[in-house]
Amino acid sequence: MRVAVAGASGRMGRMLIEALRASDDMVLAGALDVAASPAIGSDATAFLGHASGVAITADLRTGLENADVLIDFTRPEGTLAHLAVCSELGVKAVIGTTGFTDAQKSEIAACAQRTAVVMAPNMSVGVNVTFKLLQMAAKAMATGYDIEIIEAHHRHKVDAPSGTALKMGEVIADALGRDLKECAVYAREGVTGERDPSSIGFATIRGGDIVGDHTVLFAGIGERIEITHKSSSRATYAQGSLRAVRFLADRKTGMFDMFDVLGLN
Ligand SMILES: NC(=O)C1=CN([C@@H]2O[C@H](COP(=O)(O)OP(=O)(O)OC[C@H]3O[C@@H](n4cnc5c(N)ncnc54)[C@H](OP(=O)(O)O)[C@@H]3O)[C@@H](O)[C@H]2O)C=CC1
Ligand SMILES: O=C(O)C1=N[C@H](C(=O)O)C[C@H](O)C1
Repeated sequence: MRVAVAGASGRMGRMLIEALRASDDMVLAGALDVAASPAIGSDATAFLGHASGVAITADLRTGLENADVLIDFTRPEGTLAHLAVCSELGVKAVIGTTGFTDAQKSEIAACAQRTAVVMAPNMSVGVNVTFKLLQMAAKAMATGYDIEIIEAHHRHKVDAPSGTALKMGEVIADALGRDLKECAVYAREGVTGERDPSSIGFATIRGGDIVGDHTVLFAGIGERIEITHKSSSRATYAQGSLRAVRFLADRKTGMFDMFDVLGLN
C-alpha cells in the first residue's frame, strides 16, 4: 500500500517513516509538514542516511496525490485540515493525534462517511489489551475502590491528560455506568474536601524523555491494585499504525479504532 505521513519530521513521523521503510508491503508515497518547518523540501528519509525521492511538502494535495492512506500524528487543527482533503480525494486515514475537542471528533466522524478512518489515542497492542483488563477490573471493583489514573510523558507533550489516560477513564466509566464528564477530577489543590467515591481522578506528570507511562489505581481498604503499562519505545505505536493501514485495505468508509484492528471488540 502507498502511505503518506503527516508530521513527517516529528517524533512519531520519523518513527513511522522508519517503520514503513522496514516493511515489505508498504511504501512511503508522501510526506507532509507545516509550511514553517525547516524540513520542507528535504528528502523524507534523509534522517535515515539515504534518499527516498519523496520530498517533505506543506502542500496537502501534493503530499496526498500518490497515497492510498495517510498516517497522521500531528495536532488537532492539522489533522482536521488533512482529513478534509483526504475525504475529498478518497485517501483513507490512520489518526494518532490526541487532544481533540468533542466538536472536532464529530468533524472526524463526518469525514469518515466519505473515507475510511482508524483513530485511536494509542496504537500499541499492550495499551489496547490494558483497556480490556480495565473493563474487567472496573466491573469487579465497582464499589469500595477509589479509581485514580496517573500518566507520565516527556517534557514536549502539549496535551494533558494524555489521550490514553482519557480513554482509560472512558472505558472505566462506561464499565461502571458512569459519565466521565460528570465524574472526572482533573486537578486538586487546597482544601478539597474528602474524595467523592464516584469520582475518577487524573494526575499528570511531564518530564525528560518518558515515552509514555499509564497506571490505573484501584484503592480499597486494606488493599490496592495498580494496572500499569509502560512504553519504552515509540516503535510500538508505529507498528500498530501499520496494522491499522493493513486493516483499511478493504474498507472504503467508516470510523474504526484499534479494538477493530486488533479484533478486541
Ligand atoms: N495514538 C498514538 O499511539 C500516539 C499518539 N501520539 C500523538 O501524536 C501527536 C504527535 O506527537 P509527536 O510526534 O510526539 O509530536 P511532534 O511535535 O514531535 O510532531 C508533530 C508533527 O506535526 C507537525 N505539526 C504541528 N502542528 C501542526 C499542524 N497544525 N498541522 C500539521 N502539522 C503540524 C509538527 O511540525 P513542527 O515540529 O514543525 O511544529 C511535527 O512535525 C500528539 O498528539 C501525540 O499525543 C503520540 C504517540 C503515540
Ligand atoms: O504524546 C505522546 O508522546 C503520546 N501520546 C499519546 C497519548 O496522548 O495518549 C499516546 C502515548 O501515550 C504517547
